[in-house]
Amino acid sequence: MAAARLGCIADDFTGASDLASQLVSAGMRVVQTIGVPATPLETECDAVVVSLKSRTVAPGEAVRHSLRALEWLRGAGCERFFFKYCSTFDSTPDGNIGPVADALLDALGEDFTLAVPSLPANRRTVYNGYLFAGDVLLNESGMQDHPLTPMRDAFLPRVLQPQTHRPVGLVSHHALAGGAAGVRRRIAELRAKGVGIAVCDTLDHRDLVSIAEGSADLRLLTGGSGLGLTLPATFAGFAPRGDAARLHPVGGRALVLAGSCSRATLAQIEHAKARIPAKSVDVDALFTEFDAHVDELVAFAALNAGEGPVLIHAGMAPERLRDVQTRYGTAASGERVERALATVARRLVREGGVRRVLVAGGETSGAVVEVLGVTGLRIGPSIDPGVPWTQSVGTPEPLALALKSGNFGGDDIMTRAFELLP
Ligand SMILES: Nc1ncnc2c1ncn2[C@@H]1O[C@H](COP(=O)(O)OP(=O)(O)OP(=O)(O)O)[C@@H](O)[C@H]1O
Ligand SMILES: O=C(O)[C@@H](O)C(=O)CO
Repeated sequence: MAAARLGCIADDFTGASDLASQLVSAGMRVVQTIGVPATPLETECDAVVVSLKSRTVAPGEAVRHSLRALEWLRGAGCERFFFKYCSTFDSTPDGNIGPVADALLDALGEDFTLAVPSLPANRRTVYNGYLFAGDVLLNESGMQDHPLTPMRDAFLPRVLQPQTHRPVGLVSHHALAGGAAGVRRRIAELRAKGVGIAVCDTLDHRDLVSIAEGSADLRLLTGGSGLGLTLPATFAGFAPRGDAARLHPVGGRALVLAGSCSRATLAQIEHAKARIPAKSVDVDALFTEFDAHVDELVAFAALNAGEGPVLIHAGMAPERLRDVQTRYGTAASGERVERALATVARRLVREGGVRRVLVAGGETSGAVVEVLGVTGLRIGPSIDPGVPWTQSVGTPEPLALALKSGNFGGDDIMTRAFELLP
């Protein structure tokens, strides 16, 4: 049986490949699994990222899946663990960040962890406990209108406290000014006061180095993918590998499925619509004649298939989205859109020669990879920070897949991504 050293549990699929991509950039060989594998780890690697779809399910279910993932990772020989959630701290007052962190700490017999959502490369930073996305506070960034986890408060200790039974504290930039030693001192202080989870300020990559070094004796860390760049160097004897991102080429037709309503994805849809064949999902039709509408989307993609990608998109601006959600319900409309996009993917891969797929949105990506029967992903080169090309494991033929977090990527990613493939 193969073994790994770092075991990661990600609460959505795009977040998992984001983290995997950062670990690969830091020279780790990484395997990403879809769900908790039924068999032991088969490939020799440095880190495993188990992708769950646990961000928006009921807290009890998220805890159950996360604990199963932990058990499997311990069986794979992992010594340290990382719980990956969104760099915009996507959660509700019930969870699932707090409940999962609590359960993992309990299962490991540990009493303290850090919450480090920051990802400076994508301008997610934390100052005095307040999370910024770009130049603005989280609650002014568009995330206040997120369809499933609207984020209306940027002060993370206050967001996290109702989700956990452990007292929440802060490792502020004052502690970080002292580098790794400052982080260690602050952790000792907070532990002595009975704090169980501390949110960390982070302004830049240097802070991520200090946090990783200063917390190297913690068995569990939690946060965004930023730490993925600095964690590997804290493993004794670790030597970065130059060939960590190598993939075999995959030929075939190209498809973009956009199920995210995030600002970056909406801008990317506009950019792509002007350049490639594109069709929007009609949510009303999904409630009146689901199968017929899916047939229509599949026929459009098949008819317009050529050298470049075809785009099928559901994402819409907040006012229109609110209207849809009022009429059909948030969960029901989200589920229908996910099912429609996943069915389009399955049919076009089976019948339409599609082999290269970019999916926008974490929940959407989860639905798509499940329906395609993907059991794992090999992580390849990065398209934009946090968005790697990957190659599927478990499908009848290998597929090139890019699972893009809603707010990641440049405006042109839906076309440029395919130019990067051999
Ligand atoms: N037009 C629409 N009407 C109703 N729901 C929609 C519509 N378009 C998208 N959705 C739903 O919104 C949700 C978007 O979540 P998803 O995780 O895919 O994107 P995201 O949150 O922007 O991405 P990430 O989690 O990577 O940040 C999905 O459940 C999707 O089905
Ligand atoms: O951390 C992020 O922003 C992403 O990896 C993500 O999880 C979005 O779903």
